[in-house]
Amino acid sequence: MPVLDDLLEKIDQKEFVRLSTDIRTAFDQHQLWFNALNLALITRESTLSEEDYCCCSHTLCPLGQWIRNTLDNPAFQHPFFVELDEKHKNFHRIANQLINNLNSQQPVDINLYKQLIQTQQMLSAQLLTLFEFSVVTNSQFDSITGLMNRRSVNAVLAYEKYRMSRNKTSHCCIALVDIDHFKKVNDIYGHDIGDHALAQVASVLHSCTRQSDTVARFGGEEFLFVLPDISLEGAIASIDRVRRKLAATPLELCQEKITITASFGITQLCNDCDVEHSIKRADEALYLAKHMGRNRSAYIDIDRFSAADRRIALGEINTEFQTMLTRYGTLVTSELQ
Ligand SMILES: Nc1nc2c(ncn2[C@@H]2O[C@H](COP(=O)(O)OP(=O)(O)OP(=O)(O)O)[C@@H](O)[C@H]2O)c(=O)[nH]1
Repeated sequence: MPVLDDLLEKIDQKEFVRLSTDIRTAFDQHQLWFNALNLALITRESTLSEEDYCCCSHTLCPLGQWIRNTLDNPAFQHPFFVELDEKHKNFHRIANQLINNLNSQQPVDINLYKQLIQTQQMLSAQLLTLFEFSVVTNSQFDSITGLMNRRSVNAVLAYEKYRMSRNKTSHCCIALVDIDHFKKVNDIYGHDIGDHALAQVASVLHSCTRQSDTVARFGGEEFLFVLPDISLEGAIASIDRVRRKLAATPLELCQEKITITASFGITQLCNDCDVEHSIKRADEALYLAKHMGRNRSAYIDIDRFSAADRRIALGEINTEFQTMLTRYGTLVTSELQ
């Protein structure tokens, strides 16, 4: 859907969450009006009820109202919706001419009727495209934070892994993020406010990303950064900037300003292990960051392991990775505050 892809770039993904339900409801009512009109034209009797007459113009029809409300939102001032608005106006203009003919006992103008059917078909096709787009979009993004969800970020990771396998010089780092003591936020303010906090944290994390980076909601209070074409050193510096920014940005919850921090585990994606193992390594690094006091980043540099231990770190040998990390403490350096 290339027409709509540029729409997605401009619009906050959360805007799409409501869209699919709204389109359905508005279009159902428009469709009922179209059916009633067809029946009246076929039977040559004005079977239109008073309720039907509530839909008899662009401004009264719920679909017209929905299109105008959508266009009022600056985010949706896009040629796609302007075109939809024009089509819908045209539909009701033609429909009203046919009703006038019917009411004045004139024969149905077949050409006009064909135009009505065509306009209705074009409207349906355009709305179906929008509906599909919004359903697909909703399934790719998390409704609380507006960030990509786990399924979508898995696709990003698979793509990065594929890119690395095609071009041995390209690389990619990942960072797993877990909010510190988030249970307390829920306990103090309740789950709904906890959701607001998640959304605000997500917004801070998102504001720190480069265009080529991705940050996704990975689980409950966990997020995942995917940082293509950056060295591990670069990723450590970049993620530590994110950590500092979050700690320095007070969030507004219930008219109170609170500070939320997070811990970060960083590692590389690598060609000789699958994505799952890299995530596991990021999780181990995150565990270290938590263990060392939270609000810090830790990393595991896979390139610094010996060949034998690299096989353990890559998950090829089922040995307790944590034990090995303790042994190799110097290879797993934590960035202190
Ligand atoms: N409001 C809200 N809370 C969530 C959501 N998903 C997970 N949580 C909460 O996140 C909290 C995670 O708590 P814990 O795993 O104990 O960790 P923590 O309190 O963050 O402590 P540390 O991670 O050890 O620093 C739990 O209270 C979950 O209920 C969500 O979608 N919304």
